[in-house]
Amino acid sequence: MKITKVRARTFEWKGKTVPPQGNFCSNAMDLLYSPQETMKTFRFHGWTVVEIETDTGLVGYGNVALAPRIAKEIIDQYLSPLIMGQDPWDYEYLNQRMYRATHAWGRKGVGMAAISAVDIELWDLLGKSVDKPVFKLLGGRTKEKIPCYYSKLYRTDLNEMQKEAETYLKQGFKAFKMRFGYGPAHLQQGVTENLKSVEAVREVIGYDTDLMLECYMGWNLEYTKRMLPKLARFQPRWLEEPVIADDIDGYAELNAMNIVPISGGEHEFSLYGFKQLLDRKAVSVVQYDTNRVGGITMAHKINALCEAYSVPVVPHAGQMHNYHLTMSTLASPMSEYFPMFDVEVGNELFYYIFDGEPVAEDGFLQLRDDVPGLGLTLKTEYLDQFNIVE
Ligand SMILES: O=C(O)C(=O)C[C@@H](O)CO
Ligand SMILES: [Mg+2]
Repeated sequence: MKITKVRARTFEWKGKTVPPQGNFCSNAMDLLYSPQETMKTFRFHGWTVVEIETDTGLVGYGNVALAPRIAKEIIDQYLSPLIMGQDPWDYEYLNQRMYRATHAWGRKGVGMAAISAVDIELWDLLGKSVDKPVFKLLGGRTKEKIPCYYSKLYRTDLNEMQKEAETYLKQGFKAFKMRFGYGPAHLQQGVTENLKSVEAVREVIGYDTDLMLECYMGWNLEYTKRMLPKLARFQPRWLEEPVIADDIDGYAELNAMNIVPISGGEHEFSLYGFKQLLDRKAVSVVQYDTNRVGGITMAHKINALCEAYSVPVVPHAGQMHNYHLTMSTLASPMSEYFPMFDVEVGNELFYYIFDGEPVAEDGFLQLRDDVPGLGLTLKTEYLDQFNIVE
C-alpha cells in the first residue's frame, strides 16, 4: 500500500452557537489583568480533518483540533511531502520521520498536533486494510464495554447545574466532571463560590458516584494549596490541571500533598514529556489526547509507560482516536465523554463533523468488532454550516 494523496481541510463552524453562561470555566487567562478577554480564548470552533488516499483505493480520516488552520499549513507544507509515496504500515518510521524533521520547531504544541492528525489517519487506513477495528491492532478488547464519565457541568447557575447533573444521573452515568468558575482573582468570595458549586453537584449525585473537578489551568500553586484541604470532604476522584502545564514542579508539589489526586497531561505533547510527569510523580492520572501527543503510535507507547508506573490513563476528550486506545489497554479504566449539545465551547463539534462516534448508554460506550479502522465517516448533514478551508 502506498500513499498517493494527502488532503487537509479545516472545518470552521459558522452555525448557531450557545454563548457560555455565568463564570463558565476557569482558565489560564484568568490570572491576567484583563479578565474580559478570558472567555474569548476559550473556544474551539474549528477542526482540521486529514484524508489520505492510497493506491489500494482506501481512504482514512485523521483530525486535529488545536490551532486548526496552522495545523493544516504544517500538514500541507511539511508533513505531506514526508509521507507521500510511503507505506502506511511503516507507521513507526513515518512518525519518527515527521517528529524528527520538524523537531526544531514542532515537538510540542501545534506541530505535534499536526503530526498526530496524520498518524491517526494512518492507523485508520491500517485497520481498513485488514478489515479490523484499530483497537484490535493495539492489543484488542480488554473491556466488555468502556465506562465513561459525563463531562460538562460548566459553572453556571447552581440550580441549572443541579438539573443538568440530575438529568444525566438518570441516564445512568456513574461519574461526572464539573468545572470551577472562580480562581485567585475572585478572592475569598470565589473560594466560597467554588465550594458551593461542588456541594451543589454532590447534593444531587451523592457519594456513590465519582466526581472530578476541572480547573483548566485557571488556578495557581498558592490558591490550589489553600483549596485542596477544603475540597477533600467532597471526595473528588481528581483535581484536574490546577496550574499551567509547564509548571511540573507545581503539579509535583500538589500531588505530594496527597489530599486530592492531581490529574494532568491534556496539554503535554510527547513521550518524553509524560516520562517527566511520571518520574516527578506530578500526576496521579494521565490525560493525554491522542490528537496532540503524536497520534496512536505515540499514545500506545504512553499507555505502556503509564502501565509500568501504575498510573491510570483517562484520555482527554473521548472521541474515537482515544476510545480505541482505552479499549485496548488495562492502563486505562475509563473514558471522558462529551455529550452532543448545541455548539458551545466546541467540544461537541466532533459530532457535527463525523458520523460513527459511539453514544453512551447507561454510562458505558461500546466499540464494534465489525467496523474496520476508527469507524468514522464524514457527516454530510451539517456541511453547509461550516466554512471549509481547502
Ligand atoms: O474535557 C476537558 O478535560 C477539558 O479540559 C476540555 C475543556 O473544554 C475544558 O472544559
Ligand atoms: Mg481538562
